[in-house]
Amino acid sequence: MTTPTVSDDTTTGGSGPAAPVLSFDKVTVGHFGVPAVRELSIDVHPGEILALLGPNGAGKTTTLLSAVGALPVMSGTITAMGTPIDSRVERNARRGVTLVPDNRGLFHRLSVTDNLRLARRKGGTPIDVVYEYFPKLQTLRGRRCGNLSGGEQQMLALAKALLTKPSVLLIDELSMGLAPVLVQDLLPRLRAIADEQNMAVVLVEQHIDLALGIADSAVVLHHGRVALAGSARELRAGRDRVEAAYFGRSGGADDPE
Ligand SMILES: Nc1ncnc2c1ncn2[C@@H]1O[C@H](COP(=O)(O)OP(=O)(O)OP(=O)(O)O)[C@@H](O)[C@H]1O
Repeated sequence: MTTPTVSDDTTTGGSGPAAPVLSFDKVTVGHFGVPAVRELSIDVHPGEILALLGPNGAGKTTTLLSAVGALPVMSGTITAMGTPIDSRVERNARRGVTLVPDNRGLFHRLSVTDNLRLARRKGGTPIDVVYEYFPKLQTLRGRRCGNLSGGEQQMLALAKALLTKPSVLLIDELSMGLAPVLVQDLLPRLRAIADEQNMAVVLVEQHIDLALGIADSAVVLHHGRVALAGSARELRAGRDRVEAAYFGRSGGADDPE
């Protein structure tokens, strides 16, 4: 199979001519010696949001974990800002590759402010700026994180990640457990922040239409392989092909046509 190239969508932040901030070059990665993602090649540019889609078990989380160095690649190369990813997650985070995990990674006994204080980094984004992105969090700043709603916790997880001023933000299922109306509110904010900070985002998301609505580009994984890739605009226009790729039917990159 030839790995498809993700083309640019010039209607949004777009990738332009800038060098990619995150590159996967023929990456095979998995668990305990069993590949879960095979020969994956993707580039993500400053300010670009790439939606990483696919059914359960397709390899989306595995891809994100390898991008932060939490899972060693079996073959191929991952580079961030032109340098190979380190196997030390903390070091990659300092270089600007930050993961918002699907469990949100929050301290439930601590207040909103204390969660944010712990995530602060020298040279990072000030807490006040993050409060401007999410004013609701400021009103909740003294509240224990464990007493926040799911949507508020997700805002806090995003806010925490933004404090590190990431060049590449990897988000695993922002909408997990959230009402669609909350996702509809959060995703455009993410788009605005990516534009403002020229931050690249890899967004793993089950709400396909909402993700394609804010993304520049998209990749559909199926059984660890790229089944379809293209600009978000192309995929929005070819929604039937997205579904076919998602469910492993013909019409994706594996389709001889
Ligand atoms: N810790 C692990 N040990 C062994 N196999 C794993 C482990 N984590 C994931 N896998 C396997 O790797 C494959 C890809 O899993 P992954 O979690 O990356 O998929 P996903 O696309 O993120 O799925 P979901 O949408 O359900 O979160 C699956 O077959 C899964 O069973």
